[in-house]
Amino acid sequence: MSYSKPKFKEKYSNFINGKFVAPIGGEYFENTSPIDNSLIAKYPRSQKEDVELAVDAANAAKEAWGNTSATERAKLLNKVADIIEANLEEFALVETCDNGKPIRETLNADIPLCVDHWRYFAACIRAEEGSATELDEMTLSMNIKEPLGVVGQIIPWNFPLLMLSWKMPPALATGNCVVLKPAEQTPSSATLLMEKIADVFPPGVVNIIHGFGPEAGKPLASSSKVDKVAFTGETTTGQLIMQYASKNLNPVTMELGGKSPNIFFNSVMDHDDAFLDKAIEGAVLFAFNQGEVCTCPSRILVQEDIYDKFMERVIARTNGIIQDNPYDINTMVGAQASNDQYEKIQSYFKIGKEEGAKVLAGGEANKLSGNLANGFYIKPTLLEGHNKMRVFQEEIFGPVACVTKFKDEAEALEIANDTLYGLGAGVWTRDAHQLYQIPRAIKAGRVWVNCYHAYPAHAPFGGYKKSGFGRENHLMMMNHYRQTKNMLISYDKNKLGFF
Ligand SMILES: NC(=O)c1ccc[n+]([C@@H]2O[C@H](COP(=O)([O-])OP(=O)(O)OC[C@H]3O[C@@H](n4cnc5c(N)ncnc54)[C@H](O)[C@@H]3O)[C@@H](O)[C@H]2O)c1
Ligand SMILES: CC1=C(/C=C/C(C)=C/C=C/C(C)=C\C=O)C(C)(C)CCC1
Repeated sequence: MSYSKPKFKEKYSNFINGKFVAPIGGEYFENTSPIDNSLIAKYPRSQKEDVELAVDAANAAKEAWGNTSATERAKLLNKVADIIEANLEEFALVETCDNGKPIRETLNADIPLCVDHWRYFAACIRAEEGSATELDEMTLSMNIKEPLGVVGQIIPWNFPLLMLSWKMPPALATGNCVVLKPAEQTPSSATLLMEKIADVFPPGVVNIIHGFGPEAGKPLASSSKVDKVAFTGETTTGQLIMQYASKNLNPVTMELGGKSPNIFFNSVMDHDDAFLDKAIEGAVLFAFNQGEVCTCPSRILVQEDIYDKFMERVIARTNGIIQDNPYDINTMVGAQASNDQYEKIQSYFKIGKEEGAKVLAGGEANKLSGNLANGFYIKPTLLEGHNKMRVFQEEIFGPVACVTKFKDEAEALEIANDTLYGLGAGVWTRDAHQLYQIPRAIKAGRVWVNCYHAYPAHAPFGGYKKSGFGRENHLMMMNHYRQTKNMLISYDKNKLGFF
């Protein structure tokens, strides 16, 4: 079964104060589909004054929204979930067109996960309880969680609607108003969502500003009328955003890059069974979503005594991955999100070869036929080498895994932790000791054990080291969007203090 490119209008607007608003300067940029490099539509090239309009609208709405009941907020979040679910195929097609990832993934992972995140935070906010302590028989200390006010959110292009759905629901559930800037490469699904939910929230509660990082993202992160900045993207951009936000002493959360190790101990090959098949699938997950995943298992570490046999199967499986038209339901790997990515990945092939890395699979662009010849396809690639090489250390953000051997647990850990990043990691073993001790010793915010690439809403996700700080998902992240008011109440008619 195959789908085709969805229909778009010629141009779109920002969403500010409950309305679609043209950019004040009247400038637009052209957004193209990486599947065939065809034009999708024009989107606002917003500037500081557009951002200010959105931030002012959010400020005007924050008092009333912050005072709505948890029940009311939950009802509206659930309504958004219902709307996305009812239009799942349309959202999936738009996401595939904009990002280049296969429809198989957007239909089965991206969009269903979005629905679940909106529902999860609708439920969390109703299940919330505060705390009160009797400090002595006449004094009560009461902790009340209050919203921060207006939150600026800046997201990347690799999971456009899912990143929005990771960020917006907890901010809204906790009573904040939001101004969100999608990535300029993938503005379409956020716009479609605003079209579908335009009347759901009171005006000003949800605002979307399109445009480029330095022109629209910087004024948002720098605004003195914003109370918090939440960012997902590259580590170097995160460093800039922190500088902007620090001028206002604004809190930030940072979800940044990664170079995640995926470690295979020799016991995975003890039996030729379903578990071994699962481990092989776990090793080739580097290729899916075109490797444009922050947690992409981009370093494969294999114990030396199983290396040859294990890699023989991994290479065969990698060469069997179907890369074709992303609108075709059988396609497993689609197009890279942009020409910039396409070129960056190929430059790393050159770097890897110069460093002496051996190409075990792929290692080049994939020239597809017809319209797809204009798109940005890279063959799933395995590079063999050692952990000091740049291809092992730098985030390539493509369907590329760098493979190396280790002798024992100590060496596996040394290689795994020899990275600036600490976002994700995978550990594959049948050994009961290793499956606890190794993940405990890995310096990363999420370690998958005998699985990979699972993102349940109720498990906290985030980075160690240069992969960022703060967490996404899980009810604990609601605290990133609120502050604690302590009320210290004396019931004593005579005494001034309680000490
Ligand atoms: N840790 C996570 O949860 C997570 C999730 C997804 C992606 N990522 C990371 O995101 C990166 C890929 O995304 P990307 O290329 O879109 O990242 P990016 O940093 O280039 O852009 C992300 C967003 O920041 C904006 N931006 C760029 N420069 C800016 C500036 N000076 N001021 C304000 N905003 C600015 C962009 O317009 C975009 O909206 C990878 O490094 C990946 O690992 C991390
Ligand atoms: C990449 C594969 C899948 C999906 C992975 C997902 C949904 C990753 C999400 C990552 C996020 C939100 C953050 C970092 O970028 C499956 C599970 C659909 C299939 C295998 C490959």
